Amino acid sequence: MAGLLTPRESAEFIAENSRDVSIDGGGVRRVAELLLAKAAGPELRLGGWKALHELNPRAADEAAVNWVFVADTLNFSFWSEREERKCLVGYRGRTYSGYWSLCAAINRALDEGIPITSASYYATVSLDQVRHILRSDTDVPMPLIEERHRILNETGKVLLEKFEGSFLNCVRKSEKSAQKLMHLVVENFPSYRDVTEFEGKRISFYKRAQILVADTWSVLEGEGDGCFRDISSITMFADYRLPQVLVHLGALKYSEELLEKLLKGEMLSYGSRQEVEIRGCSLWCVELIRDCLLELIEKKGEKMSEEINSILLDYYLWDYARDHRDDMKGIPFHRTRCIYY
Ligand SMILES: Nc1nc2c(c(CN[C@H]3C=C[C@H](O)[C@@H]3O)cn2[C@@H]2O[C@H](COP(=O)(O)O)[C@@H](O)[C@H]2O)c(=O)[nH]1
Repeated sequence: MAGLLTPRESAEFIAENSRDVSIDGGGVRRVAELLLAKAAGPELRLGGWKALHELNPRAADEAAVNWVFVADTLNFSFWSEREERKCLVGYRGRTYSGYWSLCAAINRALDEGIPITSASYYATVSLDQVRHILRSDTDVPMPLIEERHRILNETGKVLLEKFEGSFLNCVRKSEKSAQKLMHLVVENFPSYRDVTEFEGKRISFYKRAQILVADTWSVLEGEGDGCFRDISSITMFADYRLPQVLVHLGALKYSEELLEKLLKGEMLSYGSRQEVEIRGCSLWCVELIRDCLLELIEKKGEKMSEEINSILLDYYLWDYARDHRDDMKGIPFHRTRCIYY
């Protein structure tokens, strides 16, 4: 698209022109130091995607790739109006919320013999069937069920028409380029077009397209079709959890006015100035943390078994946010209801 900045270019431009969100250099360094202590551990490694998350596929086959595709096609907007009333899904003895409630619902459907990861099924699945598949154990349904139904039909039809019904064919068309795969996804699947404007420029975050590439790399264990030579060009994924954890860790700061607004639970619309500043500064903040961490590793002379990139930092920080929910109670996440993150 003419004049469209890449996510990384967008983030740098936003950070340079942001009014209500700023990056704290000292906080960036402190987070890099926190991550340095983990650099050699299991969390900051590609294998963590399977080892740390029981709902993710164990396999690295075509079915697993198609599982990732349907999960990331629906990977958006799980936050509930009130923390104590939210969608929950029980699966194999455990109860899941947020993003994990989606994964649990997908696996529950597969166990029930519903082929939810097959394009030939979800291209024509009905709204009632989607309501059943994504049903909550509480009286609070998963948000945006109608949009999820529409997106499943739209995405399934495109996958059947252009990629013989399997996302692995789309991956193979990328010829092991993460950037090419990301662009194939946003060109062919409209619900992934996470683009907007800021200060007169056309900017992109491509949050779900980037996490789809990352999760494809992870499920294929960075091998074979998933051995992307430019995987480190993928940035963090601008969702609503990473900003919250970056503020909690002191790497990101909100203006008094914005903080007050978020504490009141006011919604920010998709593409509004403050929402774009939160997403863009978060993305740029993780890029700076990565640069600082790589410098610290260099200084320490530590040999890394695999390259640390923004994907692994993002996964770590997202898991950290999950594990420190209570510590982060005082820090609001921003409330935008949309299909992009
Ligand atoms: N930045 C970033 N955002 C991520 C993810 C994930 C899960 N992905 C990987 C992580 C572990 C698995 O291995 C998955 O591969 C979900 N989200 C976003 O968070 C929000 C849901 O949050 P909560 O309401 O708390 O469940 C929603 O916008 C969702 O889109 C990630 O990793 N990074």
